Amino acid sequence: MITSPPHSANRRSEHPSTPYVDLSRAEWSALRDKTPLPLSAAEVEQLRGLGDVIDLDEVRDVYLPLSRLLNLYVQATGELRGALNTFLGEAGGGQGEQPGTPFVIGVAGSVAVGKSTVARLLQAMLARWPEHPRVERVTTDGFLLPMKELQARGLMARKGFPESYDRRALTRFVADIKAGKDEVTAPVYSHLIYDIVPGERLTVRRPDILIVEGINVLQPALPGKDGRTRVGLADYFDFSVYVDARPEDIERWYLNRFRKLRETAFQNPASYFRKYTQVSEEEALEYARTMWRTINKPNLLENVAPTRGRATLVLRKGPDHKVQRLSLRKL
Ligand SMILES: Nc1ncnc2c1ncn2[C@@H]1O[C@H](COP(=O)(O)OP(=O)(O)O)[C@@H](O)[C@H]1O
Ligand SMILES: CC(C)(COP(=O)(O)O)[C@@H](O)C(=O)NCCC(=O)O
Repeated sequence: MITSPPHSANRRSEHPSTPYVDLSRAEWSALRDKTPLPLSAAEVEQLRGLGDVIDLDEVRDVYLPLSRLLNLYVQATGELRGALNTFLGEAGGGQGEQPGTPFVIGVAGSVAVGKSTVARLLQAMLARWPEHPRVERVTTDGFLLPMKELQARGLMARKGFPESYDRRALTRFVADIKAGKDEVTAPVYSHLIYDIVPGERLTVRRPDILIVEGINVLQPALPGKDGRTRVGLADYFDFSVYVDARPEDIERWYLNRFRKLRETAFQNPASYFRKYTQVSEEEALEYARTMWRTINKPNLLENVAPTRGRATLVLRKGPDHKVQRLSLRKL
């Protein structure tokens, strides 16, 4: 966990030994009163329509102030861009005015910690701000190696580990977005077939904000074959969020999600996991437990959790998914 001084549960602490400002939920949620764009009843209804199980107090207390914080960062980046253009103009180097590039937000954390839910909510809430109505979201699973390739490399039990992705293509994707390209495409992963969808691409067309969500987004690049250090995708982030919780809680959420999927999406005859609808719930859950203990938990401990200290903001959830503490990078 991010180091915090003792007895700081209800008091904002700016401890010199950590680069974070630590805030309790109560301190953070008080900021919602200073948010100039409160949620109307109709918008609350619309957010409910996202199909997430999220508690609406959580939306108001945690995600509304967070959307304001991000709105401030986006605006400040625009001001910095203006200063940079003045500088480049004065330098007279022929570079001319640099048009804006999308503001890129990374959302990291374990499998089943709630990244997609956070990212979907942020997408909907950030789009309400007049300064940045076009918000798009991509997940890094599109950059997993196709199943055939994972099988050939003996990586089927390492899905989600850094070596199971085409990290170069992923980094190139984010680099192209930050280069300001008009159109950038990404492959698409399907949880239904448990594989990359052949021939399908997702297109991103210069949104105001792009949210990039995935377990490994804060990981430094793997060294190349020549052993040299490379640029990683997080080098292109303007802001990043790490969603944190106790592994025991995440395991429970993972199993609950598996149980729900078994009753819904797995029933589809095309589902890779259909076989788990044909056995008893206990047998199916035993399989999910094995997946957690042998793949997702080791990946969390070895590769995901160590990247927490790279995030701009850490959201620490309690056993009920509610955010209990927040740590925000000092500037
Ligand atoms: N704020 C929340 N409140 C209640 N349940 C949640 C919340 N966030 C996520 N969940 C549930 O936890 C599980 C994992 O969340 P999900 O967003 O799918 O995780 P991830 O994208 O990190 O794998 C899902 O079953 C989801 O419905
Ligand atoms: C697809 C994932 C690797 C996560 O992808 P992400 O979008 O975070 O890059 C993960 O959800 C997954 O399927 N893991 C394999 C083990 C399992 O099925 O739980």
